[in-house]
Amino acid sequence: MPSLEEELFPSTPGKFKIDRAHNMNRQFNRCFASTSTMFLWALFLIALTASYLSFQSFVDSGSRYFTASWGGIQWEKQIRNSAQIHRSKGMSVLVTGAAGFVGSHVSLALKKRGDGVVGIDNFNNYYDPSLKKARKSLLNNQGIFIVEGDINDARLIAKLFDIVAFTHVMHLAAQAGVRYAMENPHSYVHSNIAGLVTLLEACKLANPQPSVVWASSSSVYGLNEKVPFSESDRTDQPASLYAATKKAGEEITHTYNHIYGLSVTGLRFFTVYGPFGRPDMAYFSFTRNILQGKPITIYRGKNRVDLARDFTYIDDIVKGCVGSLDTSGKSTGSGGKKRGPAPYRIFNLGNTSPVTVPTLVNILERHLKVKAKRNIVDMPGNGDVPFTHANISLAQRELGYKPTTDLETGLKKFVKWYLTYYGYNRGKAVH
Ligand SMILES: O=C(O)[C@H]1O[C@H](OP(=O)(O)OP(=O)(O)OC[C@H]2O[C@@H](n3ccc(=O)[nH]c3=O)[C@H](O)[C@@H]2O)[C@H](O)[C@@H](O)[C@H]1O
Repeated sequence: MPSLEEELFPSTPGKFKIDRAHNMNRQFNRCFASTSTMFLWALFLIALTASYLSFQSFVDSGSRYFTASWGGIQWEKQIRNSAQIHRSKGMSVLVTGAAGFVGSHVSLALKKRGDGVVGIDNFNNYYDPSLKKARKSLLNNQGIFIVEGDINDARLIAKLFDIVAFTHVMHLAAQAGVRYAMENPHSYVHSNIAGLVTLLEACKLANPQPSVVWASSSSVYGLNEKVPFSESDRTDQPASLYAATKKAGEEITHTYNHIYGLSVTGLRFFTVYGPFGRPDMAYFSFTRNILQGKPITIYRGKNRVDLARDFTYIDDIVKGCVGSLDTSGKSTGSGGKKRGPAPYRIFNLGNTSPVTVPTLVNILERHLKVKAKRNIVDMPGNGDVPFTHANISLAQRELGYKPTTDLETGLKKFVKWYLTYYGYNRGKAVH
């Protein structure tokens, strides 16, 4: 006589189905032949129902977790609190990339003066996410809530605009890095183009429409040789996919300004550096390697000419961002319809005094009190440009932008932060 298990789970596939009617009949006669068998059957059915119910609740909680990691009354309350304005004529700003380098600094500056700030960040692992989490804690301590989500999530962005009538969007979420674009080109399209369009679609439909200030890049000047770089110079010769996506962003935002009346300000940042900076950037990775006694690779341009950058300190960039928000002017559209012309602006935010990469290393050596092991190589064809140099007269005139921190002073502050953050001051480095 076959066991119960054998009857329920026949070893030959298909057999169970074919013999079903016959088996059921046999089972019925056999199983209900005695009360003890009936009792066993009842027990078995109760156990089966109980395990089915608990499995269902497991599946339910799982799907809630995977399909909606945002939402709920408490979540909405945190967003409303974070967006509260605490000064007269203040603004409520949605900051994308709020756990990023520039995003975290700008968020803190806005909150400090009484503006409402809600952040959004996808906490991706392009670089150490623990640094992003540390920035998030800093912001949380100041009452800024960061939504964990992607700007490509149209439902999420629409929901945020449902909850808060943002007056401004400070769009800083992006796939950054010039050379990484050769390794992972699609991440640039995903964040800098698709993500930008998703965000602009939400802005266009919002009522009232917010004013948008966003991060373009000095890299859009590409192979431009006219110095210093002015906003009116040509930007149609990008040297990297990163630059091309930022240039595309300038064109895309222009169409949203033109068709839907969105107020748009694009900021061309020039190699921003400072505390809580990006570990993928040269000044940061050089510092790490110098302290660990590892060699650093310094690229050199054509004819042995040193590469140079208009390195710009984070506090100066923050002033430029806040100045842009303050002067942005209103969007004119509503419900996706343009009601009149709106401002469309582009500004360079640089330092106006380029410094060569070997000089940057000299300054780091001095502040770190450690000699670098320099490995000088010819610049590979990886998207780099030989130099950058900003003409900032437009930003000076329109935003009151005036950088005040030179590279020497800025790197001193960076090194101080770095040694503290990574535990060198406690005699124990943590990375
Ligand atoms: O203003 C911008 O639009 C961009 O600025 C920044 O790009 P870059 O100016 O290229 O900064 P960064 O990588 O720090 O390299 C600095 C210098 O060190 C040289 N460099 C770099 C690495 C290395 O190993 N060796 C080296 O010599 C390198 O050749 C270069 O000359 C942002 O990363 C970018 O996201 C974007 O915002």
